[in-house]
Amino acid sequence: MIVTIDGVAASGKSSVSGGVARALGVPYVSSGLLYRAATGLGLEAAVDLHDAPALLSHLQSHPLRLEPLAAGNRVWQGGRELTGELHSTRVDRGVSVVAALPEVRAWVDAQLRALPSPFVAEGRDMGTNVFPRAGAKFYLTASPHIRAVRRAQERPEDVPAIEAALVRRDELDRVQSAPAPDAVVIDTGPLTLDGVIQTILAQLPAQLTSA
Ligand SMILES: Nc1ncnc2c1ncn2[C@@H]1O[C@H](COP(=O)(O)OP(=O)(O)O)[C@@H](O)[C@H]1O
Ligand SMILES: Nc1ccn([C@@H]2O[C@H](COP(=O)(O)OP(=O)(O)O)[C@@H](O)[C@H]2O)c(=O)n1
Repeated sequence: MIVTIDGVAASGKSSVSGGVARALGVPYVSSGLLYRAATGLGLEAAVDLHDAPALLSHLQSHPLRLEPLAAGNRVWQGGRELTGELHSTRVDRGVSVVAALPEVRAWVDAQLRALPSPFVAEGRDMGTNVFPRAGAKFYLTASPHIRAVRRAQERPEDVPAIEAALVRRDELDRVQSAPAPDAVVIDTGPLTLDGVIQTILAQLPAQLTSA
């Protein structure tokens, strides 16, 4: 059983996926964390983030491992945990360039498809490209301002700067961010985090919640 939760930046995907996954007793899988880890490694090694062959060769010689826990995803490069450094403004700025490289997308997709189900998968193209046959699909939205106010609790910049960066990243991510035609779209703006989680749980087919 796979449930996909896609959506724009800071729409609530990780927090909601964690809540839904915990309620179902399964892990959730953060695809964005793999794109962030690829970006973090590239920045650390001073690889040109537009240079797909150089980045891919660096990723192949420094393999990453995603640990998809319900309590929060972690990512490792060998015995070194990278998770804590990846939700920075620096990685936010570079990640959409890396995510636009078809070679990197194929590298991420292969890792995700190799994970044992059941799980909740969150990102941009989980319901369209990576798991088109998922048992249930959701797509989260909220206005840029609401998302910026939420993200301001997690970044040092002020709300207008965060909002501008989110709008820019939405635009750079637009190609891979179209909702699946069969996804339920949820505007999380007027809802609490728990409200979004309950809305999703209420719409899951019975065979998924009892699986
Ligand atoms: N419905 C909601 N109401 C209020 N705050 C929320 C809601 N959903 C998420 N948040 C908060 O917004 C921030 C961004 O959520 P996050 O799950 O990281 O989004 P994403 O994974 O889409 O980037 C977090 O601080 C989270 O706690
Ligand atoms: N399935 C996915 C997930 C993330 N991404 C890329 O990875 C970046 C970081 O994703 P994320 O989900 O960690 O970011 P937030 O939405 O949490 O800010 C996005 O801005 C996209 O560029 C993607 O292209 N496809």
